[in-house]
Amino acid sequence: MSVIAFLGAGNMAAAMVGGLLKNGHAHAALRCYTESGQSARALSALTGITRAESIPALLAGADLLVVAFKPQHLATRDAALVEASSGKLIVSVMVGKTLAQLQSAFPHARAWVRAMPNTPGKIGAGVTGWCAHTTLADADRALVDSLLSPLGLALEVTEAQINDIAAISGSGPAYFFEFAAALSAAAQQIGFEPEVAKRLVTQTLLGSAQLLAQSGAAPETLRNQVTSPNGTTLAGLRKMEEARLRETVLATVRAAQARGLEIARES
Ligand SMILES: NC(=O)C1=CN([C@@H]2O[C@H](COP(=O)(O)OP(=O)(O)OC[C@H]3O[C@@H](n4cnc5c(N)ncnc54)[C@H](O)[C@@H]3O)[C@@H](O)[C@H]2O)C=CC1
Ligand SMILES: O=C(O)[C@@H]1CCC=N1
Repeated sequence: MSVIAFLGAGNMAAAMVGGLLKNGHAHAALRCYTESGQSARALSALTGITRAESIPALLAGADLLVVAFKPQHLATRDAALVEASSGKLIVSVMVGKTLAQLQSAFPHARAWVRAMPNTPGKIGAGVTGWCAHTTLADADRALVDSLLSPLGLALEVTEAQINDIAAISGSGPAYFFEFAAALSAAAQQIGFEPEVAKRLVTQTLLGSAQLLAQSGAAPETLRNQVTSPNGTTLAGLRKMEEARLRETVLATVRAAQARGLEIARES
């Protein structure tokens, strides 16, 4: 069984470790490392995987290195990574950082992959876009698949699309959670207890997502099925139109896209 090493032990590393374990990957074949050791200790305690005490210990005998720290950490990475990652497959989930930047940071690796998952991957309901610097060997493709498919849908895309995927589905859960928080706050404003507001909003979001996925209908069609002529929904939707919701959403995506490109330029 391939030994998989995680550099970083936060949200995304925990999601991938959880998925691998659920799919039968052995605890002993998974390791994590962080600089301070704090979150690696917590992930190790939670999942039973090994916490490595150093970069060489993390990578000795490992086949795959998952780079799951923040893009800003790439500039201050441990110099030991150059030698320790020699011959390994690299999969980075860092937003913004390009395949060329990965090749320069891990110059002796055998292959480089850039992936963009999202947090619903924690429950196997995510979507991940990924690309490699070149066509992967079959064994490496299988290894990438074993890492990403437990998170949900995995799509191979071009590198040019990765930053756009980050702006849509990478950041997307935060957009929907912000909307859920706003609807929940409004429910409380009109008199619901917080717990009731949360249940109303959560079930509405879940049901709407399931209906969208299962019906195959366009969101506008499903919206229209809710919207009676001169009814309550129309009155509400008019406020969204007045507030230019669609322009705000487009500006949101463009800002995320631009920030991804900016991160690529930051050292
Ligand atoms: N959270 C999200 O929704 C998504 C995050 N990503 C990417 O995943 C990466 C990780 O994000 P999260 O897991 O959310 O962050 P996080 O803050 O939860 O975890 C970051 C981890 O990196 C560790 N770390 C910090 N400095 C380090 C160093 N020098 N060496 C080793 N480890 C170090 C921290 O201790 C922590 O365990 C980021 O690059 C982000 O762009 C990608 C898609 C979605
Ligand atoms: O906000 C971020 O930078 C990361 C990338 C996509 C989702 N979270």
